Amino acid sequence: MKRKTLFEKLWDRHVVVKEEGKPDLLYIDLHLIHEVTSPQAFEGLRTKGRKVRRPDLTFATMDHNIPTVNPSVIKDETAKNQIHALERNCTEFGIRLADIGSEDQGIVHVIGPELGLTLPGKTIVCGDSHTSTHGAFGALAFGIGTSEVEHVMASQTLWQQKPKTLNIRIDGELGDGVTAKDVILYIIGKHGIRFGTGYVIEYTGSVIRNLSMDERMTICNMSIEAGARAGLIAPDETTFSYIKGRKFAPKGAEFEKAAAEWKQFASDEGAVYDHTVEIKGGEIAPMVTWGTNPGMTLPVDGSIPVPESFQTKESRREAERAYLYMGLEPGQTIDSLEVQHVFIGSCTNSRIHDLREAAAYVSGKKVAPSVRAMIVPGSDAVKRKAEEEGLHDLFTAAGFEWRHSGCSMCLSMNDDAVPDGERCASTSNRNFEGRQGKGARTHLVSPVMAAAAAIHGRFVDIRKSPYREGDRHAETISAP
Ligand SMILES: CC(C)[C@H](C(=O)O)[C@@H](O)C(=O)O
Ligand code: SF4
Repeated sequence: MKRKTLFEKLWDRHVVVKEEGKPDLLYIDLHLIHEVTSPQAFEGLRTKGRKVRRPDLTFATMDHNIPTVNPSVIKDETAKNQIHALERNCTEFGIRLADIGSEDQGIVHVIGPELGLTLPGKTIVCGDSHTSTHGAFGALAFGIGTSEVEHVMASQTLWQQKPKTLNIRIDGELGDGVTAKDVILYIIGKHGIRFGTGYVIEYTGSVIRNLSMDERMTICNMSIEAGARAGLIAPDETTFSYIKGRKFAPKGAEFEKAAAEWKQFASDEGAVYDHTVEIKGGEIAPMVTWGTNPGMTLPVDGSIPVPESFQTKESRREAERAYLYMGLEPGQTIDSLEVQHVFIGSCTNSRIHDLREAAAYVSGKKVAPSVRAMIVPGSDAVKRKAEEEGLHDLFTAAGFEWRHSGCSMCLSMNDDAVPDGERCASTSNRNFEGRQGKGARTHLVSPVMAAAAAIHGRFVDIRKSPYREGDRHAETISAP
């Protein structure tokens, strides 16, 4: 029998129609919805007199627009319209909604896994590019456009061109202070933002196997920033113990049966990928992006590249534009850069593991007076858990703002933005021009690097600034 990769197994299980020279029609097991990309799709159904075919396989939340100081006071008109439209649409079409104030509310890519909706072996789509996050569970998960959202609502299927497979194997061990975020920034920095185009990436190797689910999600989340269609990690015991007991996950004997099946999804020994790259964990340092795409990345002890170091005319032009936008001089060291804002949040890094990592550094310290720093938990459940552990007290005592969950400053579609020309250390996934506000200068980092920037008012090499008390790290690895 042909040896198959994880991707091939998932794909083959979901093909409904296959015709030579055409995309395949895939069955979709879970459709996640948020307020920004769903209104037109619902409108389309309404005008054609159609229903949502499987409301039971559809789940909605509010995240992009919601204010994080007081979620029920929405000032912006567009935000208000989108939020109210989602409420009306979910009622009309019979879809479950984690509304403002609901204990299940949060960023769509944080709540799916947390509620046990995201499970190994599923096909998962959402009108959102960071749907790749869910691939950390061994689910085939990718973002779709608004017209595709309507297609999935109406038919529970989707036409898809079959992507190629890319294996990124990360062996060895990560150094102290190096996190999952640094791994993915390093990959994109080394191979570029178009590297994954046309591929689904499977992350393998000992580094990946040793990561918690929260960390694996950080890596799969940013697969799209490497240009890939999706990211995948084979499900294992770490995956199963994360899922066990979650709200919508199978229970009791059903769970055991499901887990036995999930185990079979791992790539077969000797299965062939279209392309493979190998990375050693030990090469990776804490990373900081310096430019205006996630590939413009440096180790924290690096300095802004000089124009002559770029190989092509185009990359040199891009760099020159980035120096201007980011207010940087070639040769300047990363640790000389002062930040005015620190944002710890987004679907990349707003889960409990991330907050614990940041808290371990912040404990007993104070945010620099020149910095405005905020923590935005990825979901109401993460917020409750952090409060139960006293992390909010620790953060607020240090001078951080403690917010309600939402996308927040990741994309400034709400009240949270970085002012023109100011610099922000951000744990999010995109550093494009204007992403965090008009003229805002974003540097992508890990939660602990962001925490250190908040305390020092500039980027510091956390390897030289020890932060972990006792076995705190060990404890974070095992908890859900
Ligand atoms: C608003 C939404 C369509 C968008 C996406 O698709 O990713 C957003 O979540 C983002 O991160 O830019
Ligand atoms: S947190 Fe940021 S990246 Fe994630 S879904 Fe929201 S806006 Fe998109």
